[in-house]
Amino acid sequence: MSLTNSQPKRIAVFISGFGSNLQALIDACQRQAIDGEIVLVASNQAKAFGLTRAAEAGIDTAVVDKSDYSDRDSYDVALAELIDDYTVDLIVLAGFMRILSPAFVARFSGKLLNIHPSLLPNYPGLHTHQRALENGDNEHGCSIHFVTSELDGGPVILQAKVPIFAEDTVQLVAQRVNQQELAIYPLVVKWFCQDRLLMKDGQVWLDDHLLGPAGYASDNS
Ligand SMILES: Nc1nc2c(c(=O)[nH]1)N[C@@H](CN(C=O)c1ccc(C(=O)N[C@@H](CCC(=O)O)C(=O)O)cc1)CN2
Ligand SMILES: NCC(=O)N[C@@H]1O[C@H](COP(=O)([O-])[O-])[C@@H](O)[C@H]1O
Repeated sequence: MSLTNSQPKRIAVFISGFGSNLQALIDACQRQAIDGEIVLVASNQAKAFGLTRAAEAGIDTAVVDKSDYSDRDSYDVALAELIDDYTVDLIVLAGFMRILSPAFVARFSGKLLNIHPSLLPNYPGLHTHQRALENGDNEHGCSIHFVTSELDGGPVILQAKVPIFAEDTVQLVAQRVNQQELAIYPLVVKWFCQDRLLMKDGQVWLDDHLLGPAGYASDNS
């Protein structure tokens, strides 16, 4: 049911693993906190537990296995055709561990979101918690951004901060960050489904507010 007089936004979620962020989005849609419907969950990993979460929620799933494609571009063409089949309004990357080609990003520009486990622009790429610990950082967090061809370089929408304590391990930091991820991703997806969120000329607008480089920073430390 739509909370507005418009049709709910049709959302595709790309995953590669456990799917805790996916589950938070499924739950938010089911309690109608988001005016959207997850119509497809796609993964590059057949064993991703997130696929089980989607199936249990009655959501269509698909596995796009890189071994079936000769290169990144042909893989992404298959991904795009899948998206087109579902007439998707928003693509949410939630632990999706593949770099998307410039052609794919251009085709879906402005309706591609990603959550990254660091306070961008710090630590783009992989192993962010380990890098923050090794650098002796006393704060860390997660960032939600529009996806561009620059890996984890897209304009930031919202960040959440967490403290790092002296005896922290990677696992403890990952858990602390993940708690914040599960809190903020549904909020950003809700904003998008309300047509309040826009990427224009590489900048992010929320309603008529131009967000700064760190997005709409929220201090959750
Ligand atoms: N064009 C873009 N693609 C993706 C972005 C992006 O900002 N622009 N964000 C990533 C998500 N991500 C971190 O948040 C990320 C995912 C994957 C990798 C990576 O190095 N992947 C390797 C394979 C790694 C593996 O299989 O374990 C690869 O694709 O060659 C880095 C960062 C999603 N895509
Ligand atoms: N570079 C992308 C990346 O590392 N994303 C991270 O993968 C995890 C997925 O967890 P989930 O499968 O439980 O949602 C999340 O912590 C997300 O920030």
